[in-house]
Amino acid sequence: MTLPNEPNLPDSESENETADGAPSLQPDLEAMLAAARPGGQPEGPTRCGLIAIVGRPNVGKSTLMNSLIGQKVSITSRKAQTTRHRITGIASDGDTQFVFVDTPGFQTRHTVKGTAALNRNLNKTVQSVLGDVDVVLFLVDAGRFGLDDAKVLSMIPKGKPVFLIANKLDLIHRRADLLPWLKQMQERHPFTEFVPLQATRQADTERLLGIIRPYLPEQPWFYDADALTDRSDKFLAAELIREKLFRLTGDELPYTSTVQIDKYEEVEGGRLNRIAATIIVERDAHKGMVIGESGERLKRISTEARTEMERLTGKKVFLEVWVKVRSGWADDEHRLKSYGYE
Ligand SMILES: Nc1nc2c(ncn2[C@@H]2O[C@H](COP(=O)(O)OP(=O)(O)OP(=O)(O)O)[C@@H](O)[C@H]2O)c(=O)[nH]1
Repeated sequence: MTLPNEPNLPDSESENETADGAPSLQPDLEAMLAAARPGGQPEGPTRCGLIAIVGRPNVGKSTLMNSLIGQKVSITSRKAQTTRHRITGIASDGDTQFVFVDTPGFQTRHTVKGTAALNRNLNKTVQSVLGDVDVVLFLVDAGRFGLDDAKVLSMIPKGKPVFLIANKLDLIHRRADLLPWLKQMQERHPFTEFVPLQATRQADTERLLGIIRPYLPEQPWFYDADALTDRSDKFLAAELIREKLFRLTGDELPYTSTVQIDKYEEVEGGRLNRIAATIIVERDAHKGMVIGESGERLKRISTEARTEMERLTGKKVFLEVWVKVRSGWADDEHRLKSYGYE
């Protein structure tokens, strides 16, 4: 294994920091004005996706989350909830909406001690939540990797983009000291990106959002930039399809399968929603599983999802659902690049 060409090290200048060295979370005016516009969705193509922050207690998850969303105004929708996920924060920046979801078992200050917290049920919940997200941020203290970190890492489903976030970089005196550790970490897990940072430093979290951005799918935003805590109909549509998908395929389908909304249009004066969605699976065999014999299963997934959408929104829904196989690791140019195989 080789180290990535450029482990995403932060710049050393300290703009965005206040005189006492604390980060300035002063939101920039433009983002504030954009968020204040009705609807607030940008023109043109947009990206939107789910991100989970995981790590052992006290590693800085809440600090990072607050820093990621605090600077962006938008929504800190602590109350927002979807059928499956609790949204802990949303950052809308430029064309991209970053939706952070809670991962039970990781976000609480008081995790149950001992093995109970790591029992099979919890593992399953964690796997299911993490299976739906587009990016997992795995937080550790820079230069450290203990048994507690290893336990968390082992719960992350395979095949997800996992970023290694080496936090508390300010406590490391010489950055060069981190290189042997980074190398060991890469041998432990095929991390997609390495991001050493200081969670309290705004320049670092800005940079992190920029690194996450290309991993989020091109699709409409789930939430309007000015919405506060509402569930979004688009997100709900994706969740409903996902729910039917997993219910009707049983345990056969891996949690890495996801649903993406390609189009969500209100037509006929708002009486009809025209929705196009893609179920993304890892392998051809999974595609067959979702489609079923002569397309019966896919038909059922989409009919049941459509009926429920109509019931929930009180509108007629025209729903098209496609199934696509995600290109494998070897085809993924960006990933190969990040491993230094250019
Ligand atoms: N020096 C330094 N301290 C940090 C940094 N990020 C977080 N901390 C501190 O680490 C401690 C734990 O941070 P939290 O954000 O509460 O950690 P957590 O992972 O959410 O903790 P749990 O809720 O217990 O899971 C706090 O005292 C933070 O101030 C950092 O970049 N540098």
